Parts: sequence; C-alpha cells; structure tokens
Amino acid sequence: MSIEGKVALVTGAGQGIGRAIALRLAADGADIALVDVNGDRLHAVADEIRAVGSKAISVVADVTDRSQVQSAVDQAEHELDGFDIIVNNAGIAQVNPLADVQPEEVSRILAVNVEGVLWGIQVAAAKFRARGHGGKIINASSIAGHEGFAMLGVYSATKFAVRGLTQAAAKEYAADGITVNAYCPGVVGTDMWVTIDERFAALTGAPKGATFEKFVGGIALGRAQTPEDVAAYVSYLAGPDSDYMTGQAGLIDGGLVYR
Ligand SMILES: NC(=O)C1=CN([C@@H]2O[C@H](COP(=O)(O)OP(=O)(O)OC[C@H]3O[C@@H](n4cnc5c(N)ncnc54)[C@H](O)[C@@H]3O)[C@@H](O)[C@H]2O)C=CC1
Ligand SMILES: CC(=O)C(C)=O
Repeated sequence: MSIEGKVALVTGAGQGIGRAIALRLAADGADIALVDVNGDRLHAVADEIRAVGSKAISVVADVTDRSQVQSAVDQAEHELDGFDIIVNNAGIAQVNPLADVQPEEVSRILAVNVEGVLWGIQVAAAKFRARGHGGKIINASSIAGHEGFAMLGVYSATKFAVRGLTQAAAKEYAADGITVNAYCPGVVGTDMWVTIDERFAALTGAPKGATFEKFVGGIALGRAQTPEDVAAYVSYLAGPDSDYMTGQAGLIDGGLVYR
C-alpha cells in the first residue's frame, strides 16, 4: 500500500495496459481518475476499482485536446481531493511502410502519442506546482522507442519522442520534486496488437497471428507480455521506491530489446 491515499489519473484506462495500470494502482491504495476517449468501458473499470475499496471517477476526454486534459485533471483533484500521479498511457498504433505514409496519419499519431503526453506532462506539473507539492509523471513509450521497427516507423518515432519529452521534463521539473519516467513494454496481448497483426497481414500477406507470434518468438522469457506485467513496473514508478529515479525510459519486455 505504498501509495495509500494518493490520487492517480490514468489515460487510455478503458482497456488494455491502461486498465491494468488503473487496477494495480488502486490495489496499491490510490484513488483513480480513469480517462479515455471511449466512455463505454470506463464505468466497468471504475466498478472493478471500487470493488477493491478505492474511489474511482470516469472522465471521457481526448488527450489530444489540452483543454480536455486540463478539465480531467481539475475534475480528479476536485472529486478525489488531491492530485499526485499521472500516467500518460493513451496511445494508438500505425502500421505502414515509410514510402506509403500519408500526412493525415502522421498528424493523427503525433497528436495522440506525442501531444497527448506533452499536455499530460504540462497540465499535471502545473497542478503539482499549484498544490505546492511534488508528484510522479509516468509516460508510455515502447520497445519501439528504443529501436525503430520496419512498418512501424512513424509509431517508433512517436515513442522516441516520448523518451525525449520524458528526459526534458525530468530536468525542468526536478527542482519541484516532480519525477518523470517512462515505461517501455514489448509485445503485450491487447487490442492494439490485434490491430497491428491484422494490418501486417493485410500489407504482407502473412497469415493472421503470424506477426504477433514472430515478435513473441524473439522474447527471451518465452511468452507474450500481459498488461499486468506492465502495471507492476508502473506501480514501482508511481511509488516511493522510485523516488531517486527520473528521466528514465525503462524496458519491461521479457528480454527483447537490450539497451
Ligand atoms: N500493446 C503493446 O504491445 C504495447 C503498447 N504500448 C503502449 O502502451 C499504451 C497502451 O497500449 P494498449 O493498452 O496496448 O492499447 P489499446 O489500444 O488496447 O488501448 C488504448 C486505449 O487508449 C484510448 N485512447 C486512444 N486514443 C485516445 C485519445 N486521443 N484520448 C484518450 N484516450 C485514447 C483507447 O480508447 C483505448 O482505450 C499505448 O501508448 C501503446 O503505444 C507500448 C508498447 C507495447
Ligand atoms: C506496439 C508496440 O509498441 C510495439 C510493436 O513495439
């Protein structure tokens, strides 16, 4: 219960990794603001959190819109009576060879994966400062933020960008007692990978499931990652045991990319 009584906001919390992070931080003792552009699943996740004894609120917001991120953080502070941790987890994938990438798809993925993280950092840090205490900012990068993957070039660029923002923010906010770190998962069995696999199949003729299995085949620990594997690392980043760590983008991938 290392974050007992803290308030954490998690974006992209309706499913997948974000849902697992929200549930884990609740189990660690935090009250949770769940944010997602898709409201359908948020209420179910909120109910799961209440079942473990934490408070939860659901906020439908699009992280590409800074004013919506601001409103979500304000609502979390007001309704949960505090604000201590933000997990900028929302993200989208995009699979296309660089030769075929179109301007509108680049704009969209930059808006979600890079601007969404930037607004989360900016709004959360301002809130911590206004409240007169430090805080934890935790951002979603990826193995693709340490190594560019074919067909995932623009996605990889966004995840490298998250590492850049994480390092700069760590330096800018350290004096305020705010730490900023990122988590870099590998191959996690979520809807995102279903979409990636289907897109590889459509583009290359690979059978459905083959691309996922190929990536999983490279993992030293011999299995695909679960959202809970990622959430366990985020739990560490959210808690006091990581207080002396900032500006890092740690790989949590079962042994796939080595840095
Ligand atoms: N699944 C994987 O293997 C890996 C995922 N990641 C990263 O982890 C994060 C979570 O990924 P998954 O859970 O797998 O994805 P997912 O696709 O299963 O879930 C993403 C969630 O984010 C929400 N979202 C998307 N755009 C949004 C926006 N503009 N505003 C608010 N919410 C929005 C979606 O509605 C969805 O609920 C992403 O940033 C992803 O890039 C990193 C490495 C590996
Ligand atoms: C989804 C992701 O982050 C990959 C393929 O590294």
